[in-house]
Amino acid sequence: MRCNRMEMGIMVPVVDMSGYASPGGRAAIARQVARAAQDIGFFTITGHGVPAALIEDMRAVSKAFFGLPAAQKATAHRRHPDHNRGFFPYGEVALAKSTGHATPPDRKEVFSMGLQRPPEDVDPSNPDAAIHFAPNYWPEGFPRMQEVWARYFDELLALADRLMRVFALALDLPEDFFVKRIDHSPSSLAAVDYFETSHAAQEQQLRAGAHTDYGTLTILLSENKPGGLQVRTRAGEWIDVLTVPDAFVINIGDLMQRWTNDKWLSNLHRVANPPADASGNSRRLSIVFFHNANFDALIECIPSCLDDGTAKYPPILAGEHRLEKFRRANRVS
Ligand SMILES: O=C(O)CCC(=O)C(=O)O
Ligand SMILES: [Fe+2]
Repeated sequence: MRCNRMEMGIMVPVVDMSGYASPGGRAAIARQVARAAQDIGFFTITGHGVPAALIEDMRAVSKAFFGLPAAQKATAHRRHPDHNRGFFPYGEVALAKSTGHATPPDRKEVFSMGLQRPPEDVDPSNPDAAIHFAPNYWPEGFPRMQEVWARYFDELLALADRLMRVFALALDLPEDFFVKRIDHSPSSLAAVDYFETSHAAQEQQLRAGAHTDYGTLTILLSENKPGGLQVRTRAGEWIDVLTVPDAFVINIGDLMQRWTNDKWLSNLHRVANPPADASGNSRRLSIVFFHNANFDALIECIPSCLDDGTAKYPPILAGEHRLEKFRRANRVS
């Protein structure tokens, strides 16, 4: 594992997953992940098995989407305020609101998708389930997007399953501990366009306000551009997180922090504004897979994490946590 301080920021620990197929390889990966999850809640993975050509296709088609005329993007606008689906134009997301901080909107546009159809063991007439498994919305006249996104979604869901097995090992649990808690999860995939703008940022306005992610883990594919990802250290300092081409940045989400009674860190992070002199070189595309637990999974302290016998959080349903956070951050104002 490497952890280098570099001029522009830090490399969070880099974990090579290429040994995943063997039990010994998984155990070695788990040891590195356990340390990173406790220290900073972020790490980078290489050797993850997602084909480079698919990553390239995903970047290209997502970039092309954001380049479509506004009226065409609007054909995919979400049709219900609780749906984490479709196009969110500038003005409709302020991630800091999910933590209770009222800020102006994030300086970005977002497109989001979820599972193509509800999982087989979920009754779609159950309203608690239906809200998490709404149909996807796609832009008119741009059919290629759906095909590439569906392939990428499937690959990333499979990668998240592998990571959740590693997480179980890292917590000294049976390797399949999380399997029945994530087998019909409302995970989602988003592309984020941090566009360039001549409008000055308002007070407390960032590309993405400080927040934690709501689910189990997040798999980020991004690029090093001025105005990038920053994470807050345990000492309270904001540091730039650099990405490695074709590697993913993984961060721990709220559910893992609750499951582990704060042993693992769902860390605050944000996306900074680019400096004015970076104009022309600061447009940044992020592709973010938000993995979640089953909407009806009860998240309560894992017994092995109950060090002094006290659980710091009351049990919570994963779906309720997701919906509450989503409603706060994505209110149309
Ligand atoms: O774009 C990034 O680097 C991070 C985005 C993020 O944290 C989020 O959308 O939750
Ligand atoms: Fe995030």
